[in-house]
Amino acid sequence: MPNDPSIASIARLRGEFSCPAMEAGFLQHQSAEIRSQLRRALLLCSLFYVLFGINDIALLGPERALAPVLARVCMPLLAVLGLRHASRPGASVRAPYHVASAFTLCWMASFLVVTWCRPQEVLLHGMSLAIMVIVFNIFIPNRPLAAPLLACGATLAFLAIAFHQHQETTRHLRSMAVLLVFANVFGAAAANRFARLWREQYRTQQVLTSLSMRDPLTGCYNRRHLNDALLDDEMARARRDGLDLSLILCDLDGFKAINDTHGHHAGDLVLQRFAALLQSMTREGLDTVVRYGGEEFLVILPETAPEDAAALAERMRAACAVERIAFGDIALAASASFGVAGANLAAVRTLAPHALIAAADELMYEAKRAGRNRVRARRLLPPIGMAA
Ligand SMILES: Nc1nc2c(ncn2[C@@H]2O[C@H](COP(=O)(O)OP(=O)(O)OP(=O)(O)O)[C@@H](O)[C@H]2O)c(=O)[nH]1
Repeated sequence: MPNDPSIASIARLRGEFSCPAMEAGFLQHQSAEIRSQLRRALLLCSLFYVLFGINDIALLGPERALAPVLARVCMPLLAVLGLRHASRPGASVRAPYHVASAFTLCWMASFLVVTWCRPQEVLLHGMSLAIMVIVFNIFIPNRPLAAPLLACGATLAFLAIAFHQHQETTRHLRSMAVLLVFANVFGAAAANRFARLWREQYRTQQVLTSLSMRDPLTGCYNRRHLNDALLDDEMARARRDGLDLSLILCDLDGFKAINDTHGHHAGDLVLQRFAALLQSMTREGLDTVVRYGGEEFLVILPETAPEDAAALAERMRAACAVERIAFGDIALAASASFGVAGANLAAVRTLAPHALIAAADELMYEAKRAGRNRVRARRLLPPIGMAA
């Protein structure tokens, strides 16, 4: 998913996010809702459709009604099988859409059998199809482009049968065709609008979530998000999988002097560049950079031994020390002090998140006291007598 959801565009014709990761995130987020919509739609449609079998028997008699009634009865069975397929464990997020398409196709095939067996009511069938086209487009959840295409295909097949059997005057058939074209166009436009509105609503929700989790100046995660879940989740994962986890706590040196000498804009720029440097030196999708305080940042490094984290902190320190930031016609320079603490969470099972941060904080102040622009690191070990 993109870091900034507000820039995720929705393809006008397709009615889906242009970015595949954003679309996958949307489907994942809505999967329970899509499955429940599908359940409601398939069961309701197939039950209504079976009820119309009474008409087949009344008009054709029990013997000749066998084919259409059988075609109708298949639909609830297919619905149940499809719903089981879409909700099996491990089913893909697109499974409900595949089921919706398969159901629509079978429904249409079954409807064409009924139409073929009762040619004298072609106008009534045309009206039914107009309603079905709207149902395909709006009521059965499907990919925004798949539903109109299926509806269109069904309409063409139906019109081919109607004109082939020619039980009505050409004028009536033409009017019916116009009605069906209208139903298709209206249904497709409504489906597209609904798909885009649904995605716009999701995008707004993602923007708000991102705003509540990130610091607006640097784009790093904020402390609220850290407290809410971030570190607890990572530590729980490391403990479960018996992995190392390390933290780097770093603080710009003499930052107050930059503000006092060059103003807050210069200070803000230094903060942004330092955050960008930390982010560029960490692994995307695995490590996390949090703005912990004013000019203090916390880097969470899952699956990383403290020794490796210390080496990374040293590279960060060196990169920061040589960087020059252009501010008007002056070049700003800054350095930072780093505290690194880490542990194997399987060995130090009782280690709490705040204790790991406190250890990194203590080491960072040790680096400050030792003269700044340096790294201090330590591996936390289990208390004596509790070693694994
Ligand atoms: N420009 C800017 N300054 C900030 C921001 N947040 C905090 N500060 C400033 O950061 C400064 C931190 O000062 P100190 O805590 O004395 O730290 P320092 O000057 O870096 O000193 P040492 O950490 O001991 O090296 C304060 O002047 C804050 O006003 C911010 O978002 N933008």
